[in-house]
Amino acid sequence: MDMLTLDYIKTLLPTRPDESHKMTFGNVLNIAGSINYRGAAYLSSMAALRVGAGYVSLASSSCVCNSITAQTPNIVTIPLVTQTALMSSAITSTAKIISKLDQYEHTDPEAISVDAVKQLWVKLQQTSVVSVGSGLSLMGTDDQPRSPNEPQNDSDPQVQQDNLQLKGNFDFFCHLMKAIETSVTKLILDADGINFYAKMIQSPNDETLPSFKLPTQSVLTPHPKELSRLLAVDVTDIQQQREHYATLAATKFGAVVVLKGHKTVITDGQQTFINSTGNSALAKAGTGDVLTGMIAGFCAQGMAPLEAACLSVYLHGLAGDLVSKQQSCYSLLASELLDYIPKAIQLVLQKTA
Ligand SMILES: NC(=O)C1=CN([C@@H]2O[C@H](COP(=O)(O)OP(=O)(O)OC[C@H]3O[C@@H](n4cnc5c(N)ncnc54)[C@H](O)[C@@H]3O)[C@@H](O)[C@H]2O)[C@@H](O)CC1
Ligand SMILES: Nc1ncnc2c1ncn2[C@@H]1O[C@H](COP(=O)(O)OP(=O)(O)O)[C@@H](O)[C@H]1O
Repeated sequence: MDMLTLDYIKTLLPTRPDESHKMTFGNVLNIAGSINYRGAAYLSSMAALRVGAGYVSLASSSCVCNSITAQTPNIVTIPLVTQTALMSSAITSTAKIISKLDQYEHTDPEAISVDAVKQLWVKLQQTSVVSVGSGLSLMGTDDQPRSPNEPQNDSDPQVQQDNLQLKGNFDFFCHLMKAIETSVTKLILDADGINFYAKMIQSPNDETLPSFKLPTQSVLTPHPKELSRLLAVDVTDIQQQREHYATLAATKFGAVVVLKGHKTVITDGQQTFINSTGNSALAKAGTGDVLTGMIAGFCAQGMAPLEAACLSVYLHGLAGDLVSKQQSCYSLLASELLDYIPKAIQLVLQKTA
């Protein structure tokens, strides 16, 4: 186990040759966001650009893409066909309306259609790095209010698995992951992408859950609760033995695991690093989406997943430390963290000189 040091981080920053163009610095395809989580799509895409990726495309529903384009001209968007759009083009009679509404009764009207995978097919062949999951709604979590009579057995990880309901973009995600399995080498899987993977791993005999393999160079970015789902281990146990469980997961899933939180653990199962930057300012909604985008952005610049994850986690924490120095650890917004990434990079570069 090694603490991440500035000296080591200095050696990781990718070089920027003068003889270059945008594609020299990589191409990220970010599949993120949904009707309630448009911000996650913005934060993850912008973070990939902020760490130096040359080209970032966001693939999401039209409502998400339109919101992002209204906020920034920097992200190329790929609006994906939704179930609602397909429904309206398919409906020609009242009888059809009733049968279609019945079919889609339990789905999110803005959910992306499985047909969208065809839209992405060529792009998947051309892209070196794909990030999936930030704000992409696939599951209902187990945090629904319960009646006072219901047993409060949160400590049983099996119950946590059972309470995760598939919803929203689940069908699209399953087809997407099958396509990614055959065409993508570097994948960063976040948020509900991890929750779905956990459900798949924990229910190997469930035929309603299509299975997929992670690409050879994958990064999983769980927070402790997501790791507790992946391993079916209580979240308290995870927090007591963070390195142990992160390493176990990395070995079991053949991926780099970034176990987020105070002193984030980064491991590929053989080498393990502990982060030395960051503070409670980062405990704010959306900062994890920023981290996912950073890892994707560095992977796109040719970095190996373990090094890209170490560099991203360190700089993300350093950006949080710079914010804290300037405005205390109370007020950070995830969107402001994006503006501190350049300052964190500059600090590392200055130390190099
Ligand atoms: N502006 C936006 O659009 C944002 C979108 N986000 C997206 O929203 C989706 C769901 O995020 P949520 O924040 O609802 O769900 P989370 O999975 O982050 O949190 C669900 C529950 O997990 C537990 N948990 C979370 N972090 C933990 C930790 N470090 N230790 C122990 N338990 C922990 C808590 O009980 C929490 O209520 C994700 O796809 C995410 O990417 C969020 O990142 C917030 C901002
Ligand atoms: N107290 C803390 N100290 C250091 N880093 C923290 C702290 N709290 C949260 N973080 C960092 O902030 C990010 C939060 O990510 P996550 O839990 O996925 O939130 P969200 O889903 O809202 O983006 C992670 O990178 C985590 O390591």
